[in-house]
Amino acid sequence: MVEVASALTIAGTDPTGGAGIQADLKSFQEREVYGMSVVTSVVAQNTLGVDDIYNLPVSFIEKQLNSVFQDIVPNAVKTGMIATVEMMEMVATVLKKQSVDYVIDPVMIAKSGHSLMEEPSRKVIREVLVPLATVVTPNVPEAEILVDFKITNTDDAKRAAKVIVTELGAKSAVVKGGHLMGEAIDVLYDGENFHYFKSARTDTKHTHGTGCTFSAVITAELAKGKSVVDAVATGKQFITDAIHYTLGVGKGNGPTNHWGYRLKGLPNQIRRR
Ligand SMILES: Nc1ncnc2c1ncn2[C@@H]1O[C@H](COP(=O)(O)OP(=O)(O)O)[C@@H](O)[C@H]1O
Ligand SMILES: Cc1ncc(COP(=O)(O)OP(=O)(O)O)c(N)n1
Repeated sequence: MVEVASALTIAGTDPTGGAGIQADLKSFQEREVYGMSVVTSVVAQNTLGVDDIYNLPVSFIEKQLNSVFQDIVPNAVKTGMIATVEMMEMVATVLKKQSVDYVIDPVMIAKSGHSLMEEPSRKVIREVLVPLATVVTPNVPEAEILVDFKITNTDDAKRAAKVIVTELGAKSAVVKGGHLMGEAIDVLYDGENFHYFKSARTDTKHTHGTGCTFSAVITAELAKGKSVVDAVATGKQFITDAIHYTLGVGKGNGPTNHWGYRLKGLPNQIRRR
């Protein structure tokens, strides 16, 4: 017998497929989890940057959520781009009625520098969504906004992960090290212990959507019933291979390769057709 787990992403779009909902669904599929999606914002973006953002009316996002929860209740949920305070409050109200694992990727600013979350929402997410989370997965700039101090090394990241749990109320937090120097070290605090997930840093500009993919894999693994530590370990391995076996598509900062893990051990000889 084959068991099927399902996961839902509540996030914005990337028509070029590297980040947002598109990256999440590719990740769910690769981890053999049935993927579902609720769109919050339609984003005109590509590997060169963000051109424009259209926020869907909150009432319509709510309708999409109702469509999902009335039919297929997911085993785990992730949120990515939730641009406004009103969206956050509605999502919190819906999720409070469910008992599912919940991963927050607190997407604030794209690597291209464009804002994906309105300014007031950056503080509000701490009170409204973070306390509901099984895992929060901020990058360094996002963690700095959540905890209100600078993060320049792994010790600071450790302190931030602990504050997100002990002061902001998440069950666990992993502060990603993609924006620091040296090895790419992600620090997880699970409420009791710290765990470190390390990889060599790949010298590449093609890291568009790394955070989306990493958090989507964690969501998929939680949906299958894995522990937070195992889910983060799988997320880290998956994103390391996805970055290493880069596809090199796009004129700017390209996406990662969601089937990179299948090439493990092979020489990196991908050439675009
Ligand atoms: N150049 C790199 N080489 C290897 N791993 C990386 C690199 N850049 C990011 N990562 C990893 O990718 C994941 C996403 O990290 P990060 O880039 O910090 O997030 P975001 O995409 O949200 O800004 C983390 O697991 C991080 O360690
Ligand atoms: C719709 C949407 N959501 C999230 C992001 C940010 O993705 P991230 O994984 O943080 O990587 P970058 O795109 O910032 O490189 C996004 N761009 N779009």
